[in-house]
Amino acid sequence: MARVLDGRAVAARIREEVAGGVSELAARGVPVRLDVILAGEDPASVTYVSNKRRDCAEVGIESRLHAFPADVSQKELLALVERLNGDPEVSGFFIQLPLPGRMDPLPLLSAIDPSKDVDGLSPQSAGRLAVGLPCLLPCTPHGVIQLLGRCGVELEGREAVVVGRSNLVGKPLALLLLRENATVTVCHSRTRDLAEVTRRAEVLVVAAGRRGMIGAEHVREGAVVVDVGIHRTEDGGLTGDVRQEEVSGRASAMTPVPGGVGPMTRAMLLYNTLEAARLQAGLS
Ligand SMILES: NC(=O)C1=CN([C@@H]2O[C@H](COP(=O)(O)OP(=O)(O)OC[C@H]3O[C@@H](n4cnc5c(N)ncnc54)[C@H](OP(=O)(O)O)[C@@H]3O)[C@@H](O)[C@H]2O)C=CC1
Ligand SMILES: Nc1nc(=O)c2c([nH]1)NC[C@@H]1CN(c3ccc(C(=O)N[C@@H](CCC(=O)O)C(=O)O)cc3)C=[N+]21
Repeated sequence: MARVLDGRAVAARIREEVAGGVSELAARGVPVRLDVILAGEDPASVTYVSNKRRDCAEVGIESRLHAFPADVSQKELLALVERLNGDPEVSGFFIQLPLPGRMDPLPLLSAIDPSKDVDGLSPQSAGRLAVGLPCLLPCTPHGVIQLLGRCGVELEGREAVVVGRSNLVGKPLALLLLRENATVTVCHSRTRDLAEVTRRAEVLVVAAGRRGMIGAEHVREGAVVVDVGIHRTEDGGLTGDVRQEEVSGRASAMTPVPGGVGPMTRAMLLYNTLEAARLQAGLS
């Protein structure tokens, strides 16, 4: 049976560390504040936002919500982004995605000051990551790297395969694995023989958004398997992209859903907000 990589426990430790950093800054008179932009009332987004704000409260980060109706104009959101960029009391902020309707997030993401970009999703942050400049890292990929590192999973020199190439997860994750000196392969929907490629992986990270798509036939004996996928089941539970029961017989370690990458994503948002506050204060 594969060892369980407990994201909930590691995330709790990171929240404690962040809480310590927040009180250090507070003692120097630097308050830490996260602003959240939410457009529309998509139930999943509303839940994510309220969870993130609860996390903030737990570690002593003040949070402010800027909620808009679904028909808000891009112009209005852009004006808010610019105001938050210039507001010295705001350590960092993010725009909850997806935006309602068919609104393109790119012009808004492009306007975010990279030193306040706690989601790490602006083209500037992505470009800085790609060329190896310091930047705030996207929360989910960074959470995966932190979870592996803190569970003692070696990456240097190892064969890593990522399934998925989104700007939110797969692409930045591939860059972070490279930075850890893994040998990285990225698969996507046009990959010809997925199982043939994923079976090479010593570390397999799955972020395809396809419920239960990865089974024992995709996994090398002894591999570490990270499941980023999240799907709501008929009975209201959560499940991932990996068929856990099946894969746990072949993998040496794996992340559960829930309790794996999801809590790490939220912890890294807090970490980034503290980091942004240090940057604003000239301490980082
Ligand atoms: N735990 C967490 O904190 C988070 C979880 N998620 C979850 O992770 C999953 C992925 O999210 P996200 O990256 O935003 O999703 P996207 O839909 O943006 O990207 C999915 C990627 O997977 C690839 N893909 C789809 N089907 C296959 C297939 N059959 N074989 C190989 N590759 C495939 C796509 O390829 P192509 O590019 O060719 O279309 C694409 O690159 C979702 O379930 C999402 O809910 C997301 C963010 C955070
Ligand atoms: N700009 C942007 N940034 C994101 O970070 C982002 C996004 N857009 N779009 C949607 C995805 C999804 N996502 C999750 C975060 C936490 C959990 C999480 O906490 N999951 C818990 C369970 C929570 C529950 O019970 O509902 C767990 O897996 O244990 C899940 C999913 C962030 N996303």
